[in-house]
Amino acid sequence: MSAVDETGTDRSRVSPDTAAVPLLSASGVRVSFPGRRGAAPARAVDGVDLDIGTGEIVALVGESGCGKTSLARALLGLVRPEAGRVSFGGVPLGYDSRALRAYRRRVQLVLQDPSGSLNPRHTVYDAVSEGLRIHGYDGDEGAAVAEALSRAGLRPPERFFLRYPHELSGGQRQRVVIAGALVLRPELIVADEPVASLDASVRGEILALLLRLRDELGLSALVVTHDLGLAWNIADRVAVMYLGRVVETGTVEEVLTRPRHPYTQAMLSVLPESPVPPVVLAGEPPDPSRVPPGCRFHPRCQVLASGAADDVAARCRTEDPPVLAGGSAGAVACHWAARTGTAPADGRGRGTKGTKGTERTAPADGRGEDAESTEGTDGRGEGTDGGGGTEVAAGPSGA
Ligand SMILES: Nc1ncnc2c1ncn2[C@@H]1O[C@H](COP(=O)(O)OP(=O)(O)OP(=O)(O)O)[C@@H](O)[C@H]1O
Repeated sequence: MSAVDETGTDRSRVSPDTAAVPLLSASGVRVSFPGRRGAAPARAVDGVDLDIGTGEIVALVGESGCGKTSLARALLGLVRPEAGRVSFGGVPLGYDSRALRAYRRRVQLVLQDPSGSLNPRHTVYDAVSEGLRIHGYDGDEGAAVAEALSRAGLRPPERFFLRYPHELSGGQRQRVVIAGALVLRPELIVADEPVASLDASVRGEILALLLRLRDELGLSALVVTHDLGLAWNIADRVAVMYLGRVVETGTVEEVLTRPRHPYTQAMLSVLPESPVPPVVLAGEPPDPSRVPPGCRFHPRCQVLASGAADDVAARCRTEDPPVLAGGSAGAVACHWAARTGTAPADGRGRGTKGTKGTERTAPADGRGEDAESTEGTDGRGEGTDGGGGTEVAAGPSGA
């Protein structure tokens, strides 16, 4: 049997993943959109393997248009991949309405804009209980709503039941959205730019909340973001996407302090505290309806342009690097980086990150998670979380 899969990739060259069965797994996933006016289809997701383990937080990063949202939608079962498959707990997703309904209890989406995702005419109780009603929950609805609000740091929860979105702060609205996802007791959440619309002072608190939910509930998360600072602060593992593919993956420390792919290096070089000069990528912005042959990054690759990759240049121009395995092992889809095997010794590292997980250091404004949640709309300090203590460090982008 041929080892070349439907993406044209020689799978025999992909290192096997020996880890336990991941909670959520994409394998060879492809999603494309019809081209406009006779143009070639846009290959938004062009053969991606990605695993998320139980209790693991994976950040999917990359510039706008690289396919993050399309991949997330495929993982959520909102779009059926045209090739490859998505599995949950080792079982491939079913796409009939009953199977999808059951799946959506277990995997919940948290959208980025709490103002946009909350109906201004619905109370907090309505917003959080909606999922229970959709799924025909037959338990104690009020108790479930109260528990979800409490878990999301809005305490005492009953004080929030009859409030409307406009009566809440931005951070409290985001907590209501998170409570709406938690109420169905999912095993995994997909958070699309979860703090992008929030003030810097509130961002750390929401990130700390997500970390605490992981620690307390064993909740897994895929965080979709173009913000490397967010990835740094929240994720265990990072997958960097470029033009429909994951081009580098590994632990946060590996990828953000010792980036191996020239694209990751370029992204990190433009952060304010980068120790290396910013890399301005040449060439056209990537177009998923015109994926270059060979390595899809090669027309813009600063390493190839510099001559430093001359010995592999022919392969860069003609040979598509293998699809990276979705598991936890660090990997890079780059002929030059795979050959050198290590990060370049030119000071591109970002410095040391410090301790991971719940021991991350305080946010830049010195406030813990409790600070924002005490911000009641009437100054009485409703919503005191009381469960804080998980703090978040300023990351590579100063998040
Ligand atoms: N419904 C659609 N119809 C046609 N093309 C689409 C559609 N949705 C996405 N695309 C294209 O697919 C590619 C990937 O888009 P996607 O939204 O997945 O990227 P992204 O990395 O999430 O970007 P952003 O951060 O801006 O949301 C883009 O070129 C986009 O124009």
